[in-house]
Amino acid sequence: MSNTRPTIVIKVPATSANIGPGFDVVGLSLSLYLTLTVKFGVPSFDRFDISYSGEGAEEVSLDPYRNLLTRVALYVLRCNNYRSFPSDLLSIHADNQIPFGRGLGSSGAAVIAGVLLGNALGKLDLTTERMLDYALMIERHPDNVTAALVGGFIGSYLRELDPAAMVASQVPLSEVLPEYPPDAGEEWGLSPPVPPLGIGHYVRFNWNHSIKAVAIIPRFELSTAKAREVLPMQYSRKDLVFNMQRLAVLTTALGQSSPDPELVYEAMKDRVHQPYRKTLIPGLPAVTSQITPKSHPGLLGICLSGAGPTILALATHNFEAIAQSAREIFALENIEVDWKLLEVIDGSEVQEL
Ligand SMILES: Nc1ncnc2c1ncn2[C@@H]1O[C@H](COP(=O)(O)OP(=O)(O)OP(=O)(O)O)[C@@H](O)[C@H]1O
Ligand SMILES: N[C@@H](CCO)C(=O)O
Repeated sequence: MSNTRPTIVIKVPATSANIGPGFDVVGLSLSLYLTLTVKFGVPSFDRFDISYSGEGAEEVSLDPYRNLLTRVALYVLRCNNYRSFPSDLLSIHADNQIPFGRGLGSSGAAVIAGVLLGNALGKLDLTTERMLDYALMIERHPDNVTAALVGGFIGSYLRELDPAAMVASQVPLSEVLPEYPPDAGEEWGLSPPVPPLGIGHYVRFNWNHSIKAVAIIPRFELSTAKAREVLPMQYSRKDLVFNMQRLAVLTTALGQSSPDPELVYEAMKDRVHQPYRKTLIPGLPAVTSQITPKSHPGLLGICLSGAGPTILALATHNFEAIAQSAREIFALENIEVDWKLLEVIDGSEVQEL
């Protein structure tokens, strides 16, 4: 009989953040997955293998000290008194359906997969809340990571921390996730900053499962960092009230038994991020204003997914016609798109085989 640990499978969904007015606040988990298969063997000091299939397989680093997934897992392990990865770790295979840099939460999924991996490798038994603290030390807005971890239609906020905890939660990312291990024979430097307790808090809203998500995915990447750089530091009271009014309505409207297209369409409008991001996503204003419940019965609302460039249309039917019209509008800007019909699904799963 072998003493090898059982294989672990970690499955984390894609997410769409903001849903119009809920910038950095709301997220939806969607039926595309990042799946890790983690195998163990006889302990050795050789490096374990990392392999990828699917989205991003050609561009991602397979060095455990550069790859986002394994750097996050190592951060969690090091905060919990492990020096490095366990010596019986043989291989990690990542099969990824979530396109990079398109507004479907690829980095949030990678961060959550890394936290779940660190938790499993170290047999740490972290609670969901504590895992969220670790994720929020890395991805510092809660919308994608919370929805990816717990699943569904989620609203979240970051607690106001006391001054000491605030300092700990704001250390530069390079200190949380250093890229290189120390040279052979040297000790690791300072211990990594352990997350303060209870950074993120969330609630799950009702979701009417007759509503599906049409993701219209332009064939170009836009990094979240770049899409955040174009946002202003300050907003007018008028624009904030515009968004808060809509968000308050939207969080209930999408859970009603017969969602009202007129109500939802208006409630998915935004003045905090989309107007500024249109410079990076030609076609965005035309898609969100020309595809309406009147022109496309079945449509409820339409917005930018996360930081873009993907467009998220929520609808109960007529999915293909909605996607086709968006494709034609983007074609006028010489942008090609793919589209997928997605469901709102449960959060992350960890299984031992
Ligand atoms: N499975 C993964 N493994 C390793 N690195 C990943 C993985 N998924 C994403 N990344 C890293 O995250 C980057 C994309 O992150 P970014 O925040 O810019 O976009 P996004 O998360 O796809 O979009 P959004 O946050 O708007 O939903 C990739 O270029 C890659 O460096
Ligand atoms: N709320 C974030 C989501 C992207 O990760 C943004 O719009 O920048």
